[in-house]
Amino acid sequence: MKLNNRIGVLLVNVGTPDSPETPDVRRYLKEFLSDPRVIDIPALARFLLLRLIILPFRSSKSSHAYKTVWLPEGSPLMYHSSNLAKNVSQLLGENYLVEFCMRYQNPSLEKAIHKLVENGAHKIIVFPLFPQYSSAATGTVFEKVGKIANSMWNVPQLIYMPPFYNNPGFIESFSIIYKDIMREFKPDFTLFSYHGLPERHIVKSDLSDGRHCLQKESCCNEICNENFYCYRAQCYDTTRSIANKMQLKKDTFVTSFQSRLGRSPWIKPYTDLVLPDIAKKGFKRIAVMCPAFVADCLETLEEIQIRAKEQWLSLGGEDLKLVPSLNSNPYWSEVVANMIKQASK
Ligand SMILES: C=CC1=C(C)c2cc3[nH]c(cc4nc(cc5[nH]c(cc1n2)c(C)c5CCC(=O)O)C(CCC(=O)O)=C4C)c(C)c3C=C
Ligand SMILES: [Fe+2]
Ligand SMILES: [Fe+2]
Repeated sequence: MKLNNRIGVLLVNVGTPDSPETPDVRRYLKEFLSDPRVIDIPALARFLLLRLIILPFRSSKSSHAYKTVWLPEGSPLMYHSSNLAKNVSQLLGENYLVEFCMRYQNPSLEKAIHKLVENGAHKIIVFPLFPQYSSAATGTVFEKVGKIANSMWNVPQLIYMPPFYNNPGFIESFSIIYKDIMREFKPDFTLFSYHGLPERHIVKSDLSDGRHCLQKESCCNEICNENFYCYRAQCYDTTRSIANKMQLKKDTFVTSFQSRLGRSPWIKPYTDLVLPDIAKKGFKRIAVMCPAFVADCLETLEEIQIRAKEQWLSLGGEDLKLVPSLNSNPYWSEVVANMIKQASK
């Protein structure tokens, strides 16, 4: 009898609401922000913050934002990520079983793992679609997969993909898309805007007991032993690699961080505070690339393409263009398929 030994692949993104309507957005935010790796404060404080402040106020505000970017096919994050999964599945062929799922809401991570196992995958490659490591994104996916596996009698072999912030194929993919923008849009400045994180998270990731990260101006200038898990240092590394590849001139690009939530300090500089500085220097046509996201989503389409653009125009800028994310770009799909093949050897 021939053994069924197909390799399972779990492509995981953060999560998105089932619809842009307030009750669905509220359910999504509730699950997302109840995660102690996302809001890392004592459980009672998190519960109260969520129930009394965040959910009542943010659900309808975010619902409105989602409605401005929602596609006929659904959430942009879902649409692009599932198209990527289809491409990757085709490229990998029949020896692999590919499932796409979300850490929060649907398609459920738990159901995806069970589906892979039921279809005969004894080895599963867990691939969080986050280029840079953070406990709030990568860490929580690994934790959830571990919990699901722990509850199984027959535990499949699990292979966790590492962050790919400096993977040459990832860098090349963004460069290819950026080159297309350059040709038509001709930016005079490029902003690399990443999802933010509370500064506290960065300090907790410091491997030198708080002596390195955010202790000096240059802490994120290179990857070293102390900042191996530092999300901010990995973001700066991604910027350097893409800027290098694109031969961007020294003073024509900068890194910043968007999507702040709450009042505690988040990693700096903040995107909305950097834009006025760039405008003051006389730049007019700005391209914004968001390499913390491999798929366009609320944070790129609404926060950058709509809101940052409005801000830029009000600052006297001529135009702002969002560099589309990798989505299901054919080159990027091949890069992902090759990373998976490499990991399954
Ligand atoms: C790059 C990976 C991400 C990290 C790290 C991350 C951390 C993080 N996020 C929040 C709060 C929110 N994020 C929201 C949306 C959102 N976040 C990511 C990715 C990361 N988040 C993505 C891809 C998206 C888009 C989802 C979509 O449906 O398009 C939201 C919801 C939207 C809103 O109300 O603004 C919140 C809230 C925190 C607090 C955090 C780390 C502490
Ligand atoms: Fe987020
Ligand atoms: Fe750092």
